[in-house]
Amino acid sequence: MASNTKLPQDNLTRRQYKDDVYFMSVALMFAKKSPDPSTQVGACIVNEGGEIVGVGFNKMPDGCEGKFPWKHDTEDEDPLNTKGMYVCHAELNAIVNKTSVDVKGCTIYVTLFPCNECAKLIVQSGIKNVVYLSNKHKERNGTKAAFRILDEASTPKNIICRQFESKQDVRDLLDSIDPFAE
Ligand SMILES: Nc1nc(=O)n([C@H]2C[C@H](O)[C@@H](COP(=O)(O)O)O2)cc1CO
Repeated sequence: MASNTKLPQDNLTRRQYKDDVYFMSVALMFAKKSPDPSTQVGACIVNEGGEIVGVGFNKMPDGCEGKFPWKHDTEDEDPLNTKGMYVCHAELNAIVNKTSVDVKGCTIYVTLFPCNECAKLIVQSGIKNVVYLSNKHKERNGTKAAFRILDEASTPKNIICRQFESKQDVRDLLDSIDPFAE
């Protein structure tokens, strides 16, 4: 991105904006590892020094791969036959996979807005910034509750939650990668 290009989000510094593009690209790449046939989600946690300290994608619990259904709750009236009961969300996996002692003060980049369970986990783990890409489930109660949790938690603890608005820059970054360049 040229240095005189207007930032899509005016309140971000150029450095923050470039970091957003890089780390959301990492989250998107990890989303590609998800075995969920309908929705692949990726998350990338970055510490205050700009280092990646955790990545994750949505998957069944370790050892349970292939043992639980990927069916959506609209496909079976028994919730025990649907993925929602079993799947570990990308944010949970990124937090439990952390390579640092804790994730206090970190930023989580996630390709889909967190659910209420992950919002609780994010708040309790001390993560300070949430940057999300899609909000395709905004009508769900879990998403609405997550908004409330992150909003209320922002007052005493200063959690900042914002949507990533630079999709074309991610495409440009990924397209520019030539693994065989000399
Ligand atoms: N923030 C999130 N992180 C996630 O990892 N997930 C996972 C749970 C499911 O595997 C999938 C959502 O499936 P669907 O309802 O769009 O078919 O994404 C879902 C959300 C949003 O609730």
